[in-house]
Amino acid sequence: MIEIKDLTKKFSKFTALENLNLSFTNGKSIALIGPNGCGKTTLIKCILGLNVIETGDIMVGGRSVKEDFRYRKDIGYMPQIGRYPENMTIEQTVNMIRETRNVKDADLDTELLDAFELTKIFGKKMGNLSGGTTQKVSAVLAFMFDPKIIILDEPTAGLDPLASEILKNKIIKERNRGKLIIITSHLLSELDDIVSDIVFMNEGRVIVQQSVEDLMTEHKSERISESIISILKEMKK
Ligand SMILES: Nc1ncnc2c1ncn2[C@@H]1O[C@H](COP(=O)(O)OP(=O)(O)OP(=O)(O)O)[C@@H](O)[C@H]1O
Repeated sequence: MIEIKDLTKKFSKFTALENLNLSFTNGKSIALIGPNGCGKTTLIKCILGLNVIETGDIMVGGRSVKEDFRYRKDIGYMPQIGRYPENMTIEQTVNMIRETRNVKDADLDTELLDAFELTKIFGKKMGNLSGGTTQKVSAVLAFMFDPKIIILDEPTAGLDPLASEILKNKIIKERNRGKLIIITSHLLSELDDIVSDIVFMNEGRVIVQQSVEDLMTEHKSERISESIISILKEMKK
């Protein structure tokens, strides 16, 4: 579970996040959505401890992220753009990350590694991979340690339709196993099947936090995208 309490994040004088209060529970998959620059990645980085928090707090599993960095082992993170050592092969990269954790082979989740058939191209260097293949490696690493929380920043952006489907099915499966999944995406049509709740942000503030069910009922729509368009129209009035 993640609780965000009165979180404000400034970069010099610019306020990127303003007084955010949010609560994410296990077994949910949350879509973080909103226009470019509204603060989605900034919020994710605060949760991951990659941004320093000066005002407010974030509790992960009841512990403040400011106090104890060990909570990070409970989080799998797939960045928007993964950066890896260019001269290392896929195999060396996967093994290197494996060795940073003391996890038995039997406890590793290699389902995506197999589904993406990455072992067939294990010898390719990271620097020579296509954008989509690099995304696949990032997805494998995010799920590999069977973390309780999985954060995916624009996960399907560079993936082909088959790979997107594989990843979406994996997200649904892990959510059904009780994990907390947080996804940012601009591809709203992709979220319908996988998301249980949405958080809609604008200019560093939360405009809506709602279950998809309530969102649909309130806006008399059948798709997340239609509801978001209604919200945007209401905001302009
Ligand atoms: N390290 C930083 N220093 C200064 N400003 C920053 C920094 N990181 C983010 N910002 C600013 O904070 C705002 C929010 O950025 P953020 O990357 O969180 O947006 P986003 O919602 O993820 O956007 P996108 O949809 O384009 O990925 C932007 O105006 C951005 O320029």
